[in-house]
Amino acid sequence: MAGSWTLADARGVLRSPTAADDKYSRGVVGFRTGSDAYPGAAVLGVEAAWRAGIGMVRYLGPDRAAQLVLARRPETVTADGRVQAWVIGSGMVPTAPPDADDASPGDSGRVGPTAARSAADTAALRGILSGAQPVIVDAGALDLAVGAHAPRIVTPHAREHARLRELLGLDPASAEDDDGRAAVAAQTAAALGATVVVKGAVTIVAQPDGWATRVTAGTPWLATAGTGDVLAGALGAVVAAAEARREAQGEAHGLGALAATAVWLHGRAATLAAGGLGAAGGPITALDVADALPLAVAEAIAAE
Ligand SMILES: NC(=O)C1=CN([C@@H]2O[C@H](COP(=O)(O)OP(=O)(O)OC[C@H]3O[C@@H](n4cnc5c(N)ncnc54)[C@H](O)[C@@H]3O)[C@@H](O)[C@H]2O)[C@@H](O)CC1
Ligand SMILES: Nc1ncnc2c1ncn2[C@@H]1O[C@H](COP(=O)(O)OP(=O)(O)O)[C@@H](O)[C@H]1O
Repeated sequence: MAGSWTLADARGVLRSPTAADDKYSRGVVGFRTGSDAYPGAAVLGVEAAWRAGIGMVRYLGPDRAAQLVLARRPETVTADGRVQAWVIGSGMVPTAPPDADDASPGDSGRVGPTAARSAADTAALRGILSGAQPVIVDAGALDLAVGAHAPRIVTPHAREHARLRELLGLDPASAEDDDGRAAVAAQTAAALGATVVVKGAVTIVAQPDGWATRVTAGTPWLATAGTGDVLAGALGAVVAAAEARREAQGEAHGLGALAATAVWLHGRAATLAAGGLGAAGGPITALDVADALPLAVAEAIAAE
């Protein structure tokens, strides 16, 4: 496996805006995330995309989530339109169990229908996954990545990775060391035909062609709710910006390099946020990670 993704690697992917840029040339990222049960995931992803340095964010989701997104970020556009990359699935759950009622998730470990994807949600997500734009597929949309055709980056944590492998007919192989995890992730990527980001203390990024890298820029302080939703937003921003540059200038990067760069920014942002609290770091929230993304981006592009 390639070594760890570094600041120099991230620098090779990120670009400063120029005098020739406008909001569209810097990229537009679209979100179909959040649910009535998890509206916060929508806010976190959108916040991260803005803070990672994108030209425009479109949010299309449930009314309550949209209101919360606008309350946090009135810059966000809630009308449909052209995008260069999508983020889907954060804050959604694939389906409700047959006995689901209106109970909130967590009452008994069950998932109520307000968290579960509706038939209309599923149709909209399938439409996005049959398009040409790259799609970041998170949490409650991971099952739909199987058999889809859009260029995809899927973002499972360990348990979601095992479930994805089950859907692909692969054994639930688990590995302790990073080389083993990378080999398993590469197998998943090949079977899925998509780039796989397996989240954890060390995050593995694997492409279908066998290329893989690890990202160690984070901190254990990242183990807190919602940081995965922030990562999905950062991924959307990095991929949409790169796709806009590819359309305008023909400059192309593989989805693995783009994904590893976003994971690096996310980990570095967390390390900066936690490190600002003292030598041993200190507690951070998901929004703190999003808030520190501009510092991580600035650090990466400083020596362009
Ligand atoms: N503020 C919000 O709206 C938040 C919404 N979230 C959303 O909540 C939904 C469910 O997320 P989860 O999968 O975390 O569901 P749960 O927290 O319900 O966890 C489901 C199962 O996955 C396991 N699991 C959770 N995280 C893991 C990890 N990092 N590694 C290994 N196993 C892990 C748990 O032990 C549990 O057995 C997703 O749609 C997610 O986007 C979460 O991101 C938390 C914050
Ligand atoms: N011990 C850890 N050390 C470093 N990073 C971690 C650790 N645990 C989790 N993370 C990171 O935190 C994020 C958690 O994402 P996820 O599991 O999707 O949580 P959530 O669903 O609450 O957003 C991922 O980016 C993961 O790599």
